[in-house]
Amino acid sequence: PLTLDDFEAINRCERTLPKNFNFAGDVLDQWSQKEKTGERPASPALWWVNGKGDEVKWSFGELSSLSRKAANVLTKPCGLQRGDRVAVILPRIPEWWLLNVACMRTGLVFMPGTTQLTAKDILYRLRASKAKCIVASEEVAPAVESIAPDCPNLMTKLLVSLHSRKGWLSFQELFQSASEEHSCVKTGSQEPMAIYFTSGTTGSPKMAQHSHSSLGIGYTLCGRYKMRYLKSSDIIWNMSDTGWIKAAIGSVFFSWIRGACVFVHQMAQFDTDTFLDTLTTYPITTLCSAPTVYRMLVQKDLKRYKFKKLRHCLTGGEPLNPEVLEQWKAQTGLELYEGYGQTEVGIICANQKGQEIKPGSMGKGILPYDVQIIDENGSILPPGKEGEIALRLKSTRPFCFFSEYVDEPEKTAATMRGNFYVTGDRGVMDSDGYFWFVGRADDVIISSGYRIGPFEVESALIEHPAVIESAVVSSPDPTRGEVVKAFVVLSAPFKSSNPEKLTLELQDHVKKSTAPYKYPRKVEFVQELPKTITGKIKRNALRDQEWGR
Ligand SMILES: Nc1ncnc2c1ncn2[C@@H]1O[C@H](COP(=O)(O)OP(=O)(O)OP(=O)(O)O)[C@@H](O)[C@H]1O
Repeated sequence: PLTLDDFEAINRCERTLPKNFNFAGDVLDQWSQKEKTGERPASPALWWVNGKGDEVKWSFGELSSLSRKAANVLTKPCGLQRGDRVAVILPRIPEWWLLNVACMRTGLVFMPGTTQLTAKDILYRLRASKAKCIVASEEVAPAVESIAPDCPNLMTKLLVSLHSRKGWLSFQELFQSASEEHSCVKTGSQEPMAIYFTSGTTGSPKMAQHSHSSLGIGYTLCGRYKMRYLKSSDIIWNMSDTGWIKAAIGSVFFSWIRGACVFVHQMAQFDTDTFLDTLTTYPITTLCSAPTVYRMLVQKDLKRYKFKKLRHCLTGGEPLNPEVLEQWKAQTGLELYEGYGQTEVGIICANQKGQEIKPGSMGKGILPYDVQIIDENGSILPPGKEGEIALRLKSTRPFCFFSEYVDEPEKTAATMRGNFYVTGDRGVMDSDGYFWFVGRADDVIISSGYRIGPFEVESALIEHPAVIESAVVSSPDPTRGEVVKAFVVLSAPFKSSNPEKLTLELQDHVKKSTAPYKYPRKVEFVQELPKTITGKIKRNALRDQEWGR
């Protein structure tokens, strides 16, 4: 069998990809063997709690046998066949991990979705993907029933619940009687394994298709460099919702390829007290969470909490303001390592082990990627010049890439410019090779001929004690064409301040903290910012509102 060293060499592109690869058979079942021989510490593979006293701890051995049973449920009573697409809309419950592994074992294409999806969102996903089966929890079942008649390809509805429901097969019942005997399908390395819908920050979500190797092997090095040598004795808590690729990356692939324990708290909604209690109660060593979470946490007096074992903190998915990084470090003594990536290509830049962290930067390009800043003709720009963040595709496409946007060849082709894959984000590389995020290409504001990235203005605003978070967008202006407008959420002590006075104070603050032409000429105080269900700020919604679109 292939070892971790082999996977790292393949990820570095020093070894060719094997013809066949299956994460369940080639990685998880190997850890299960190592447990038997005592080569892995006796910590669980999955450790799940719900804050109500319930707890599940599965070893790799248990994960293997239980996922074989789940595989038999999918193929036998559900009648699914290799290559069929299965939509899985479940909260953070252990069955999500079982079904994910069961899909790998059977060669089914796993398509997760968050339980926050509405009936309309689910309809869009089922129709676009032609899914044969939907697995859902009770809270989602009514929405599924309301749209199922409009999904001609949908054959099976599988319910994960202690209760039965008319029109649905019961996972629990079928699972009880399913056999543990199942032989893992010998999937091709580049055979489709999963489809992830993008966040939909800029339009309808796209279906990014990944292969068994792109996810299964493509994150081996990430665990080494970004995660400071994540080990089999580590316990990692990745807070991403089960609907997003970040849940797969952090709570399945880069953790389990290194044999680490995945910790899960079934928090329905983020709550700072539960969050902090969890870190003080459980021996979690590694934490991954969105910048929004850290922005909320630094509002608390974190010095009062003693985290049990925490040593490594990660973030990504959105820009992290340097102020938040510094406050987190001052209050907890821990560094915050930011990564940058996309559903399509995974993590491509990160603050990595052994590299100095430059606050506000996304770190350096991560192996095996060659990250560059390019212009509109696909030419590489020198350090210090702003352009589009792109990945060079050498002679072949890296196997870690998504295979395509399903059924959208034009959109897939539009991601290419010459030898590069373009991310659609603008940034700058400095002379040390660190990348600095400017904004999504569409979010950049052009005022009186100056280009202004929203992130820099937002980071200047958050330095002011009145600001919890903000969104900076363009707004129409008769003389300048467009100007910078900031939507600001105020911290409690400033909520009753005089708005005109505070506006002037914030404008003054930005003029001092960054180049004065970037200051927001318009400021609006709001209770909250519009966000995607992943928690990302929807600047395009605010921009459309400003422009009356
Ligand atoms: N560390 C980071 N700093 C700044 N932006 C980030 C960071 N990490 C991710 N992003 C942003 O998130 C994007 C990737 O997010 P995702 O794959 O969820 O899709 P989306 O772009 O939000 O959705 P859609 O493509 O449907 O609009 C990146 O292109 C970038 O704009």
